[in-house]
Amino acid sequence: MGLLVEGKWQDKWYDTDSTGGKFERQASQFRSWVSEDEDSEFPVASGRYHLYVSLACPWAHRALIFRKLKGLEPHIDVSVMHPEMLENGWEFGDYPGATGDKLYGADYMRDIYTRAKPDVTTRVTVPVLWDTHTQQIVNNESAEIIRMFNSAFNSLTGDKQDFYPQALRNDIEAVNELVYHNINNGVYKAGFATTQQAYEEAVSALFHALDSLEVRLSEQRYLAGDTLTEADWRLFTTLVRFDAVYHGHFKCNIRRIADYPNLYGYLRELYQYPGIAGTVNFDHIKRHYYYSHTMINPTQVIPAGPELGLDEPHRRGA
Ligand SMILES: N[C@@H](CCC(=O)N[C@@H](CS)C(=O)NCC(=O)O)C(=O)O
Repeated sequence: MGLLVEGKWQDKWYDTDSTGGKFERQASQFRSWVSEDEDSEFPVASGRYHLYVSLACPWAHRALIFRKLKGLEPHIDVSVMHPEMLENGWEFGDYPGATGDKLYGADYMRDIYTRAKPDVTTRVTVPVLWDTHTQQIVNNESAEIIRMFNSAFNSLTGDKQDFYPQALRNDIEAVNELVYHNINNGVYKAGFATTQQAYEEAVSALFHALDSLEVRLSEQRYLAGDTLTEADWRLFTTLVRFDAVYHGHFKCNIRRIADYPNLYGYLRELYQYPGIAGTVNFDHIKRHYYYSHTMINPTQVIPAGPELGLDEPHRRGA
């Protein structure tokens, strides 16, 4: 794993020395928007935009879920990384479920970033929403890509489902804040911490947040009430990975999701939502985490379990 500095690749792990052992995520830097305005830089069009993802990555998974839910599959094609991410960062390559770079046949994801901006300084992350016309990165921030998918292409797809409805926006933003800092990014803060104290702070905030959501989901069906929203899909991609990788590999092991009756039923309901199970690939998930983070798992041995039971009845209707 590394980063691009003025367009040159440097194989460096996250620097936690300067932050007391804490993992600090950097902000994504490509933040443009696809728009219904025909004169805009990135106007809505079928076949023009391309999504680069890893099936292992919870942030990319959000984008894949919204592409599925919003009927965007015929309009936005996808290239899927090889799950192993080592000294060259994200790579394309032969692996079941990976596709190679469908647009340019590149070897590495960093080649896509430098194609857009030859002297770019950035971490090379997925997801990336790419514009094939201008050969630019439209956006590499999943929180924004899913908002775009939620509404910007509605005229093309005719799909009016809204996972970010006006009336619930304040509630959604509030729960997103809690979930992002303590859970989505919280598992990374625990897993990538390089001091005992940084780890303990992260793991305690994580389970505090999970405990509070367990209570909330005993009173209401979804995070923002009885309507399924983006807040639920943002939590889902972390929950579905939790018992398989975060519990063991990232040492988030105070409890499993399977130990929380409401969170576990909720996870099963979302997993069983039409089209969603097909976006979940546990082989890529386990292989990516256990094989790529050699400072955490130097043997690169991938565990066999756990058995998850995500197809069991969820009974959330009751
Ligand atoms: N804020 C970004 C984060 C994306 C992200 O960190 N993706 C990970 C994969 S799970 C990645 O590509 N990491 C490579 C790196 O940091 O060098 C988003 O939500 O889109």
